Amino acid sequence: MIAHKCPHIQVTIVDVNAARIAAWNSDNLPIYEPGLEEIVKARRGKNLFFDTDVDKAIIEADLIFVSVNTPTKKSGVGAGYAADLFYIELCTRRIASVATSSKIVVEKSTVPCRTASSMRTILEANSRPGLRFDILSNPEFLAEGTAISDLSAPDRVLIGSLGTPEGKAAQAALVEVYANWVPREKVVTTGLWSSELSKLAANALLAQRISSINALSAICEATGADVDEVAHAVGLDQRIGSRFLKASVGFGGSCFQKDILNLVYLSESLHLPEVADYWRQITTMNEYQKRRFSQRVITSLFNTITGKKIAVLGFAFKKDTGDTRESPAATVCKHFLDESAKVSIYDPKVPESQIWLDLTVPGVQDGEEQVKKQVTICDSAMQAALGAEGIVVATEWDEFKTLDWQAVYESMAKPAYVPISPSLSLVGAELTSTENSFIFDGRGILDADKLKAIGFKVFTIGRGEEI
Ligand SMILES: NC(=O)c1ccc[n+]([C@@H]2O[C@H](COP(=O)([O-])OP(=O)(O)OC[C@H]3O[C@@H](n4cnc5c(N)ncnc54)[C@H](O)[C@@H]3O)[C@@H](O)[C@H]2O)c1
Ligand SMILES: O=c1ccn([C@@H]2O[C@H](COP(=O)(O)OP(=O)(O)O[C@H]3O[C@H](CO)[C@@H](O)[C@H](O)[C@H]3O)[C@@H](O)[C@H]2O)c(=O)[nH]1
Repeated sequence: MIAHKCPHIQVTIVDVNAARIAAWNSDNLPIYEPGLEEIVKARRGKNLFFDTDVDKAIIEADLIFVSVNTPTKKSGVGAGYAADLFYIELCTRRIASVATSSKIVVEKSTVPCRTASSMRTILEANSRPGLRFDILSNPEFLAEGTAISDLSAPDRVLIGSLGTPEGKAAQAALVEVYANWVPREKVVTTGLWSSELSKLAANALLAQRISSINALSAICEATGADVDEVAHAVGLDQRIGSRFLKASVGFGGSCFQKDILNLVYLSESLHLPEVADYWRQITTMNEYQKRRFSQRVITSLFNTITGKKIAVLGFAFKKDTGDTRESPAATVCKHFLDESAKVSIYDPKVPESQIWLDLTVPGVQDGEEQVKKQVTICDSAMQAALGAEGIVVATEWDEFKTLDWQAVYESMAKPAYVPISPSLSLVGAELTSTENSFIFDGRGILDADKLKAIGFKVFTIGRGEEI
């Protein structure tokens, strides 16, 4: 976006992953994001460059955005919760050892509160004498799928700095960059620690809304209320607002879970166990929602899905992205595989190789073979649905709304079931069989009445109708 909006600024993106840089320099960009390709193609080779020469880029830059990954730690102190700052530290040490002139170093990655302080210590202790490093915190608030519009017209840009004259001067320099396209009143300046914490806070509050509406969706299903009606009614209160209240099969994405767990760890480190428990509950509810949804599919299909074919529409964690990190679709597929179902998967943007990666455990050969026996990856929703007994909508891709559902219905299996109740004595009982194709709408995007008119049995997340 800087390259797009500021032709006078040269932007060089460097990464240690050579394959990714090669992809950025090719016709097949490594990520799908609406509107991104046009911008990259327009600026590449002019004021936008992709390179693996990290040192050269450090030496030449006046301002460096550190935007590396900060995943949840897998081992050691804080494993499962704390952010792994290994890549941040590696980058910072590289800047310190290579830089030959003073720099503004901008923390763009999402990091725990006070990370800037560690970065400053590393830079000051390891760099050439006489160089200055001013650290700024400039968290990123874009959401995937809408990244270009979020970056073009952000709700706000947040820039934190130390309160020293040098810190303020560095902050002003970055404000100038954003001022090329963002109205000044939307560029918010704060202290460093407030800026770092605001990023974790924003994600925790957003995810909290989803877990809240998902908790309500369970009550709706049990009572006959409709979660969309509830969300609409409460969202009209301006203090609550209508956005981010869409009940779903659970939230996914690389950020929410990681950043909430990071906040939980921070709270625990600060000896605030009640605060930690409060935030942890958001992810607990999210796990519950995914499990609850899968369980609903199983109970509706007469308590067993062994050997049954289930079509899963959508594998990305949300529409308009090919990203599958923490995708609820993947979790739900794994639940079905554990129950020995056959699963056919279709997603318009997720590469087939990524789906295999997400469903198999690296190094477990038997597991991989078993998954390949149970899973088919399809080129269309229609193909996935062929012969399936149930369809699960796991991602809210627009194309699912306009499928030819009549044709889908006709292509599905309709085995005659005899519902079995454990308490029912079968001797002499009058047995009724049903012939059904099921749809489980985990995103609440389909017109349930139309589908029912075709003949489907429909379950929509957060709607308490019997199916
Ligand atoms: N993805 C998002 O939508 C989003 C939004 C807001 C904030 N963030 C934050 O931005 C950060 C990056 O997220 P991401 O999704 O882009 O992660 P990512 O894993 O997709 O990309 C990080 C890149 O950094 C590279 N890298 C790692 N160490 C390096 C080093 N020492 N030198 C050069 N390159 C190095 C990796 O090779 C990788 O390509 C995280 O802190 C994340 O929380 C992400
Ligand atoms: O009402 C809603 C809104 C979202 N979701 C789900 O929540 C997840 C996250 O969606 P979203 O927040 O739109 O995408 P992300 O790319 O994960 O963006 C979040 O995480 C980024 C990384 O930190 C932040 O920059 C963004 O501000 C923040 O929205 C997805 O699975 C969505 O399907 C719902 O279930 N219901």
